Amino acid sequence: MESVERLCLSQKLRQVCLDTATTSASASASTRSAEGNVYHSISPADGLTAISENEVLDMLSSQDFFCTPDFVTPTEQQIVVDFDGNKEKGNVSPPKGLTPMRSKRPRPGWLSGNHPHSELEIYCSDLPLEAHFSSFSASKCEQLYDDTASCPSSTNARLAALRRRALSPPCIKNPFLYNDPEIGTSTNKLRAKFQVDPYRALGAGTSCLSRYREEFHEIQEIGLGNFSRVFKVLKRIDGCFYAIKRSLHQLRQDGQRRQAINEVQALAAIDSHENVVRYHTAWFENDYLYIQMELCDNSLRSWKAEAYPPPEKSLLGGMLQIIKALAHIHSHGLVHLDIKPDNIYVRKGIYKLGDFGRATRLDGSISVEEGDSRYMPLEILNEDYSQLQKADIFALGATFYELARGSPLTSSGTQFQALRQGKHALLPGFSLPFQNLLKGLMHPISKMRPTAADLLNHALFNHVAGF
Ligand SMILES: Nc1ncnc2c1ncn2[C@@H]1O[C@H](COP(=O)(O)OP(=O)(O)OP(=O)(O)O)[C@@H](O)[C@H]1O
Repeated sequence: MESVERLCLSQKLRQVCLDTATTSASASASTRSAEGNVYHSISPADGLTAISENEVLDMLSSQDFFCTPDFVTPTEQQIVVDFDGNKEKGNVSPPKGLTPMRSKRPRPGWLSGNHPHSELEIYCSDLPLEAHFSSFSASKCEQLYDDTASCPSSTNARLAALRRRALSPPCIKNPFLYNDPEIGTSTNKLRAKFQVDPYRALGAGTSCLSRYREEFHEIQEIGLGNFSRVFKVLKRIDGCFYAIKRSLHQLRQDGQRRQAINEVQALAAIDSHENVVRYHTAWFENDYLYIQMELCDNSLRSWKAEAYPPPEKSLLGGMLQIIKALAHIHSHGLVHLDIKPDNIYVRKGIYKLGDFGRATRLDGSISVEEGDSRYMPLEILNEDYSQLQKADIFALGATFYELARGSPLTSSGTQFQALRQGKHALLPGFSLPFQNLLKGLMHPISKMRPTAADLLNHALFNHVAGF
């Protein structure tokens, strides 16, 4: 009888994955015994009736269809087969001779093709469900579900991950977006893969345990920092691209989590601004922090490599936009403390300040974590935090000095010291007023540096586009 149940479950699975409405399987009812074990009753009398798509979705969402913790490794789990069609058999001892339900860990080599693996074991492998059917190759599955990094190691979590992989909803095309052919292509491709009405599937209530997988389709990794990976994703329900920043490591300790959500809290605290990367939402999942943000094209780090020397006017235009961002966040009583080319992004020609991981409050009520030392003024390195907003101004000057110079700043040595003593090498091809502006931004005495609000009225910016 065990093979009968295996066959039934297998058929249900085929129906979902391959969307074949004609094949069918008998429905199983499950009951829970006093000891907490789950028994499945199969009634041959149910016959091979077709299961509707909604039923299948419900079934896939239910604990009973997949391997639940108590279904996987029960101490004395038995299958109860009810030939009478009764569904209340939970307290009945299993008939003698029936094999206990096995733990559904895959055996070594079970997917080798030569191995006659059982259908039940299919559900509990580390691979997506589709991998087990001939119409889906392993590489196709990898394309669909390539987030193995977040796949947890414990059995229960692996099973949860398996369940969520089974029903990632499709992406809805946003009809309000007229001119982004890439979005159109992505949503159409996904729709073809799922072969179901995307609106219906979205509304099916999948109970997926991965919010990331349920709400987003991952396109590609677009950035790697010291603490995070950043992915370009397509949000399934609105059909728009976003950037999702995921912590590099699992954050299991309170302190780690507190530090990680610093960025989220800072971004959420400031009103949206054209020159600040827009924050949408954040959540923890499997101990990783996910932050959904506006997707930008690239950072100034890559821009610098592409075109040297940049025209002074472009640098001034970019600087002005970041000054506007700084004036905005400083007016909210926040400081960024990690301004550098890597953290200035460009989207459709608009410069945006991002990575608020080290943001803190101007009043010093939140502890200070210094940013990249190459862009930090001496007073911060000496732990004098009395003029934090001027640290941002120094970092702004150092960032644009580096961009104008075309070579990376160092974190020690004579050049590092000279810059903090106000001794700047000349920048060939750049006007004296521009070079003096940079010198003023990097003045060794913090009080002598202008504020962001002062800079907005600087004469050099009068002729910059967008001022
Ligand atoms: N919203 C975005 N749009 C496009 N690319 C982004 C976005 N956010 C981050 N990136 C890319 O991902 C990279 C890493 O992101 P980020 O600097 O925020 O990570 P981090 O781990 O906090 O970095 P750091 O090492 O500077 O602390 C960035 O340099 C940038 O190239």
